[in-house]
This record gives sequence, C-alpha cells and structure tokens, in this order.
Amino acid sequence: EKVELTKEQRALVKAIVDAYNRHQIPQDVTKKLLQDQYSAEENFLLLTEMATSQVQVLVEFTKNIPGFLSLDREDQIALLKGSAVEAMFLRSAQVLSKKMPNGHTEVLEERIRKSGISEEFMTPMFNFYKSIGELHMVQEEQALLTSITILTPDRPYVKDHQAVERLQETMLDVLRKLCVLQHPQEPQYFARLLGRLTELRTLSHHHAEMLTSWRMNDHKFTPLLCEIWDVQ
Ligand SMILES: CC(C)c1onc(-c2c(Cl)cccc2Cl)c1COc1ccc2c(ccn2Cc2cccc(C(=O)O)c2)c1
Repeated sequence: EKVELTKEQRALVKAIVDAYNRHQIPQDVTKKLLQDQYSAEENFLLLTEMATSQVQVLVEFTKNIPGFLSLDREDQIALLKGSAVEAMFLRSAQVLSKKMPNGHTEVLEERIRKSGISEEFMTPMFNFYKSIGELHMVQEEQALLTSITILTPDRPYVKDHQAVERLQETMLDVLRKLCVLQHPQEPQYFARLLGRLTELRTLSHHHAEMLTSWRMNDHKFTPLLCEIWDVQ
C-alpha cells in the first residue's frame, strides 16, 4: 500500500529538522580547530571546548523535540544525562562524514586521534564514523535518529517509562515511513539505521573508560561536562 506521512507527522519532522539545523556549534569554536597547535594537550582542550559547546547545542535541540518538555522534569534530566554521549557520537559522526567546510574534517579527525584516547577505543569509534558515513543519511533521518536516541526509555533513573516510550514510538513510526520513501530500493535501510543505535551503546560504554583514563592522567573537564557525565 502507498506509504505517506500524515499531516501531523510532516509537522513533527519539520519541527525536529528545524531544531536540528538551528542548533549548530558556533563558528568561532569550530574555527579554532584550524588555528592552534597539535599537542595532545592542545587537542584535548579543543575537544573539551567542543564537547561543552555540543552539550549546550544538544540541550537546546532536545527542548525542541515535540512532547519532551511535557515529560516529568526529572525524567528530562535523566534522558539528557543518559543519552548525551550517544547523541554526541551520532552528531560527530554526521559532521565528520558530511565533510565539514575547508578541511575541518581532516583536522578534527587528527585531533581526536591525538587526544589521549587509547587504540582499543579509537578503532571502534572510527569504524562507527565510517558506518554512519556509508548510510548517507538525509537530515530528516539524522534529526529523527538523534531524537530516538534521546527518547530511549530504559535510561537510568527514568520514572515514567511509558511516557518516554510513547514519544519514541511516534518518532520510530515517522522514521520507518521516511526510510521507505527515501530508500525504496533498500527495504532493510530502517533496520540498518536502528542497528547503529546498538553500536552507540557499545561506544557509550567505551566512553566511560575513556573518561577514566583521561582523569587518571589528570585531565580536567568543564563544569557542564562534569555535571552531565557525573565526573569529579
Ligand atoms: C571532553 C572531550 C575531550 C571529549 O570527550 N569525549 C569526546 C567525544 C569524542 Cl572524542 C568523540 C565522540 C563523542 C564524544 Cl563526547 C570528546 C570530544 O567531544 C566532541 C564533541 C563534539 C564533536 C566532536 C567531534 C565532532 N563533534 C561535533 C561537531 C563538531 C563541529 C561542529 C558541529 C556542529 O554541530 O556544527 C559538531 C568531539
């Protein structure tokens, strides 16, 4: 039967894509990627600044997900804390694979490779970046996949599981239809997208160990990152 989005679903996609495009890391932050020198210390500081900026962008985007602000306040915090790393891996993958302007991508990749992350985490991280790049997601799919990641009901400390599940299911229904419309020759495309969410969980576990090893080498994070990642 013919797959098409309802009026409500089209409005939902528009709201999410507008929010996704409106919230980008400011140019002055990304511009720094090209300027400063290349020591592991300098790279860590730059990435810390970008991560902090990315969290601020993420909070603004999340507030614009239809229905999010109607959730229980404490659940909103639990969802943000529980999904921040995954949303940032997704965002960094989307940014790195879409080839940022004037060589940012190579520089950014280089700085991540030389920021004190051990090889055992570097390989899965860049495999993930490659697998996201191969999907050639359109912005609707990127924005919806990020919303679905944020609206994961089984994060720690979420009380009203059902309310989050209802919101996530609404997003999943729209994404499934969009995938059929956008990739008619690839019936498995939607399943492939969801497979990336599983990979994100693994990366999130690796990230906890990355944080520990940075902290053991006496690296400092910003107050916002300490709060969202429960460190220090
Ligand atoms: C604290 C810091 C060292 C850190 O800890 N874990 C990670 C970390 C790492 Cl090392 C990888 C993935 C996720 C995290 Cl949290 C990081 C570095 O975090 C980031 C955060 C965002 C990143 C990057 C790289 C790219 N982006 C996204 C990006 C870049 C430029 C523009 C825009 C935009 O939205 O316009 C977005 C790194």
